[in-house]
Amino acid sequence: MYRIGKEFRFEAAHSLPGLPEGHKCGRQHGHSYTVEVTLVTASELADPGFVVDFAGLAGLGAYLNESFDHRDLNAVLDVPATSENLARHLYCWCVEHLDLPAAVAVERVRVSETASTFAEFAPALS
Ligand SMILES: Nc1nc2c(c(=O)[nH]1)N=C([C@H](O)[C@H](O)COP(=O)(O)OP(=O)(O)OP(=O)(O)O)CN2
Ligand SMILES: [Zn+2]
Repeated sequence: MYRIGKEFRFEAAHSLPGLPEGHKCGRQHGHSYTVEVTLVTASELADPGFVVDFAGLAGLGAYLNESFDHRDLNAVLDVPATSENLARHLYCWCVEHLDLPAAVAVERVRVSETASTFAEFAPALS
C-alpha cells in the first residue's frame, strides 16, 4: 500500500450547541483549523512514481479557502460545527469532487481545531 497526504489550514469561527450552560465552546470563538487528507492506492504507482500528484489535491484547498476560511462555520454547515462533523463533510466532498484514478481512494480526513486535538472520518471497513 502507498499513502500520500496533504495538509491545509484555514481560520474560522464557530460555537457548539447543546453543551452544558457556561461551557466555553457554547460561546462564539475561533480556531486555526488544520485539515489533512490521506489517499491510498493498492500497489501500482503512476508515472513517475506517484499515487497522484500532490497538485491533484489542490481542489480541496480551493474549497476550504472559498467556503470555510474566515467564515462562521455555523452558517456553512447544516450540522453542529464539531471537528467530527467537519471531517465527515470534507471526506464526502473529497470523494465527490477530487478527480482520482480508479485505483486511488480517499482513505480519511483529519481535522484539528488545536495543536493537541483531532477528529478523523474514514469509511467503515466492509
Ligand atoms: N469531540 C469533540 N470535542 C470537542 C470539540 C469537537 O469538535 N469535538 N470541540 C470543542 C471546542 O470547539 C473547543 O473550542 C476546543 O476544545 P478544547 O481543545 O477542549 O479547548 P482548548 O484548546 O481550550 O483546550 P484546553 O486543554 O482546555 O486548554 C470542544 N470539544
Ligand atoms: Zn471550538
